[in-house]
Amino acid sequence: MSALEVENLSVELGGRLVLTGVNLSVDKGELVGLVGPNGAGKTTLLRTLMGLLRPRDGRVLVGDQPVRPGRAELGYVPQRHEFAWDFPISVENVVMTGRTGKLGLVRRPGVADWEAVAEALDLVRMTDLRTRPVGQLSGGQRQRVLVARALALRPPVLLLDEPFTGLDMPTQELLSELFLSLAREARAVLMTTHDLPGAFYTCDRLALLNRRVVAVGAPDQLRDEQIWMDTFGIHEHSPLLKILKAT
Ligand SMILES: Nc1ncnc2c1ncn2[C@@H]1O[C@H](COP(=O)(O)OP(=O)(O)OP(=O)(O)O)[C@@H](O)[C@H]1O
Repeated sequence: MSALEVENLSVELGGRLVLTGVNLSVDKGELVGLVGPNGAGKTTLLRTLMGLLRPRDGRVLVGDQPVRPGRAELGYVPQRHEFAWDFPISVENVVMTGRTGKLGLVRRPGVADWEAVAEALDLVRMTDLRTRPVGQLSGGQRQRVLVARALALRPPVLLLDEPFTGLDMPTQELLSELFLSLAREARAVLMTTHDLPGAFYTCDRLALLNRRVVAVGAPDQLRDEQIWMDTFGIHEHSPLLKILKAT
């Protein structure tokens, strides 16, 4: 049994079929990269996995159970621009919403909650900035807050939407090493990214999406240039193909 199982999923948005017949599984222990051109349906897939969108057909199983919105087993890191950064709230209180919000409880956080928040902040190296209002953070620091928020409930499945966009190299490295080590601690991690060389280098498997799953496999099994040319609409002399070959 996979930690996350997507079966024959189709999703319609605004009367258009955005995803069709998507099958994908992510096992405990692996980091899977979801790649594809703009508009391929990557974010739509993650939002459907979270139970935020209702599929037209097919189903999503998390640990053998159908997905429901707000399931504690799923940690979600949305794209940075989707979060209301102007809200006057500190770093540690945003991370705490990853616990209290998910549990749907109106209650004062307890010792175990603060311990989990401290652990999550430590994992993303944000302990020193824990009392800082989130509106005062840089893009890379904001990204780390969103990751910590998703980790606060220690979910077995982690979904990440373009976590590397706009990050400098050290922050990218910090996060990609963190995602890999979280996967190795028996979590299932699915991450969308436009950093194809990075995905080739870091991910255990890649799923190439373009409304449907075009190809899926270990990076070494996806060296067929034609797949990339067809899916991204690039030509045979594209620098991207050279980079992928060299990775
Ligand atoms: N609310 C919506 N109503 C109608 N169509 C939508 C809606 N949201 C997204 N779409 C369409 O669904 C398709 C998939 O969008 P999605 O954001 O999932 O793609 P993506 O692969 O994440 O793209 P990108 O790499 O640009 O972030 C696009 O054609 C988009 O225009």
